[in-house]
Amino acid sequence: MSKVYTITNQKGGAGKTTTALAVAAGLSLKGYSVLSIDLDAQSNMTYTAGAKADGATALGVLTGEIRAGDAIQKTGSGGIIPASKALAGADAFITDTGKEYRLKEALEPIRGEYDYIIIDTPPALGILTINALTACDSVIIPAQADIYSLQGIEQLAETMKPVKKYTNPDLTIEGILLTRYSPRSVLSREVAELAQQIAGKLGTKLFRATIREAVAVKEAQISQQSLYSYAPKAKVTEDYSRFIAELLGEE
Ligand SMILES: Nc1ncnc2c1ncn2[C@@H]1O[C@H](COP(=O)(O)OP(=O)(O)OP(=O)(O)O)[C@@H](O)[C@H]1O
Repeated sequence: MSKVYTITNQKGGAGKTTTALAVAAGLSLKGYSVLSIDLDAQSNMTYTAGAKADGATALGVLTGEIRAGDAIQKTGSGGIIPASKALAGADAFITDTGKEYRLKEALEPIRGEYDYIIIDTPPALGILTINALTACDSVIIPAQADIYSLQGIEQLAETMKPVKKYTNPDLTIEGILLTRYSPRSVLSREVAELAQQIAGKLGTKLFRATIREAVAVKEAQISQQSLYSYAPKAKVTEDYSRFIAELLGEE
């Protein structure tokens, strides 16, 4: 049975897509079968993975028009169910009873085919994020290493409360991952302390691994490659490898 991770933080630019892409690529390189799901209308994950957004997409899967298995495209890092701009209207399309369970139900027939399913979410707490939180086993919260980004995390925890109560009682938070982190700056260390406190309040942990700021991230995205193929030896890629090892309990 696969493990399903939702990468979320309602704050924009927290590193959700970058983290989702890197985790999918890193796990795939380790030999695991991985499915990525892009629920963000901006479709950055879909674009970087080199997938097409004009055929069967996540919106069709969520409305029940398309089976999840029929929406999967092959990428260098396993499979992806792509996003499309139309996902921006999801809150208006997905309104019927049981709307929170659409993704969970759609994934049931294919879950067994994957070791890991990685869901990238939009920077909002609407029906798409609720579907992701309902369908997953646990949540990874990337947070840009600054004070304002961290403050949003407590709001996310509030959103998770009703999800845990009504649609996914076993939902856990895997941890908070600091992104665009500069280990040498005093400010970053202060941010790490605050992140540690917030993690404690939420009953989760701050990952020991941190992801540094690096131009390779943007370059890889522009060239539609994963960090692992664009810059396999870059320090930021090593950061993600350290994070994945920690996530898998390998260190
Ligand atoms: N470690 C990093 N170093 C440098 N730039 C980064 C890093 N991580 C992310 N970025 C850049 O920051 C921007 C936001 O990152 P990303 O798209 O991963 O965040 P996001 O949380 O998914 O954003 P959104 O909420 O808009 O979907 C992107 O332009 C990305 O290239």
